[in-house]
Amino acid sequence: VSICSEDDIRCLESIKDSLDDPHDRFKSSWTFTSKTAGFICGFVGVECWHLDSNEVLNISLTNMGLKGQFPLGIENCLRLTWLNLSNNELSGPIPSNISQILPFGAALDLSFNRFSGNIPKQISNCSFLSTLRLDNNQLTGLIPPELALLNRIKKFSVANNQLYGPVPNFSFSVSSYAGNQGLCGFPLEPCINRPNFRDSFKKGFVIGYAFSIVSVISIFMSYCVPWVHRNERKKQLRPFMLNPILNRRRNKRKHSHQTSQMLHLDLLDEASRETSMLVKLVSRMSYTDLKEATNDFSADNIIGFGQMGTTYKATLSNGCLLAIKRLFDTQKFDEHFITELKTLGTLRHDNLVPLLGFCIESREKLLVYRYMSNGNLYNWLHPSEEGEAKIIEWPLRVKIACGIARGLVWLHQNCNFRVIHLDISSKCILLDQNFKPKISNFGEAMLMKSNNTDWSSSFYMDSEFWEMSFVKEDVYRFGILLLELITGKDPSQLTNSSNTGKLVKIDLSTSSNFYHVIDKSLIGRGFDLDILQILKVACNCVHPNPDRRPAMLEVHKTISAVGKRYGGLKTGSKLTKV
Ligand SMILES: Nc1ncnc2c1ncn2[C@@H]1O[C@H](COP(=O)(O)OP(=O)(O)OP(=O)(O)O)[C@@H](O)[C@H]1O
Repeated sequence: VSICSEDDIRCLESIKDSLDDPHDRFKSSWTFTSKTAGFICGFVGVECWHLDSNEVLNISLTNMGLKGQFPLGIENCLRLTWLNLSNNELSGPIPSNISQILPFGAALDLSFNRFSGNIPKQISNCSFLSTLRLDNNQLTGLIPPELALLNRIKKFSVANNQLYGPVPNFSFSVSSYAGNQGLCGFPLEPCINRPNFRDSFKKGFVIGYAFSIVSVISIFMSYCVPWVHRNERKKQLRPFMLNPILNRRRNKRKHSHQTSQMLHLDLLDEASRETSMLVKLVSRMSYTDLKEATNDFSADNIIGFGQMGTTYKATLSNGCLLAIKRLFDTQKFDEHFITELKTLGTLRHDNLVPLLGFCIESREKLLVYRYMSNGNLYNWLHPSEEGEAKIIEWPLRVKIACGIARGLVWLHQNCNFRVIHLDISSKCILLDQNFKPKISNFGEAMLMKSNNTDWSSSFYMDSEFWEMSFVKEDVYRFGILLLELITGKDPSQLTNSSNTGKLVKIDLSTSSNFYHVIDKSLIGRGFDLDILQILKVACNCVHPNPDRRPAMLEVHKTISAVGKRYGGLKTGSKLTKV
């Protein structure tokens, strides 16, 4: 029995001593006579880190009719992460040194008891807390504003107590605070004019918001109202603009190949021929090596599925990590494969995902990229419910936007060639280990070389037509991405014409709906004016008239000026777990 587990045993002994268990729901199972390895792991309500060691992970003594005070001996359960004493008849105060008692606590549930007194502000030092439930007790006084420092908090409730004053500055719904007569502040009624609201900082905060709301409304009025009709206009404009070029690409293939099988073989031939020009930049890799690096394309190594194929994580024998996109064996995607090779294969920039190699063997077509350990931006902005959500704070969002804009400026304005991506979205922005954004998915891209005819998919065309038809399409898509970063809304909500209309109408109808426009996690963190400035840029980018959209150079200049205010960002320093 290690020193650590002796502490844990002492912890459980003292809990047993300090609680009254009138219905014998747990006490009879907690016998300390034989102190063998893991003997406490069979106790009712106790979960261990490992079944053969006496180290307590979780304690859940809920709905047992327990009486007594908060069991202070819990302090000796040194690695306890989850404490649930809900639905009992426990009373007395929540200990003020709660952060010493539960230093690694991820969840504390004391709901439905009779705890009284104030909520200790030291709870804010329990920095791992993601769940804090103190609802349905007899707690009184102010909610300590320091609770807003709990930056991993995901579930929070103090409902049905006797609390008053401003609620902490974090985003939970009204139900978290319901049943307390005197609480105020977003999302409840504003605190202005309430006797308990004496904090002048908070007054300033509210006034600042009022100012921001007015500004947001004027910006939406002046920049975004035409955006409501944008999609209808885009539908009319886009075929006219894109078709001549796209049809040229398609017709060229159609006329030269009679059957689809021939098309397939020809494209692969073409790829083989033309990619031989790329071998200096992009290595041709052997199928056997890639198969080995992915453990025979094992399901365990799948990173995700796209429309074109499945992407695998691969580890080379030297430890180097790769992402391998294995395209579905369909002719439809051959063109995507070749375009990706021709564009991304020739391009090297800090904000583009490096395409390291490719493989064409028999019917297998594989594209090999450097592995981006933080996945795609979309998944960070819209985490799945089950997964652990993390918020990207505003300064990091600006840095990401700035990096993408920088990459697009380079693509649009490079002197040797001009590239348009045509498919910019948060899903194609990959994030490396330092959250540096890398543009990926060049399968729709077009490359124009002004005086070069070597490339069958590069074009020479009137530069104004190129600019208005294609470059400004990238600017539009970047604008949607900026709106996604600001609002946290899914791009489908931003580009669907009916929803877009709804969004703008809601924003203009009542000022309090300001909070629905800006991503909740960004509100009240001191960046309101910067958010407004970037919002203005976003609205310019999605202007229905392509002429009125700015060039990416201008967009990048504004965003980088905002980004400079935040200085250098260290890895992960601007992430908040929730
Ligand atoms: N280099 C990479 N490093 C890490 N993850 C990657 C890399 N390339 C792609 N991924 C991830 O693999 C998954 C599949 O990517 P893929 O590009 O095939 O699909 P997608 O981004 O959903 O686009 P589409 O459906 O338009 O093909 C995505 O989650 C993507 O973020």
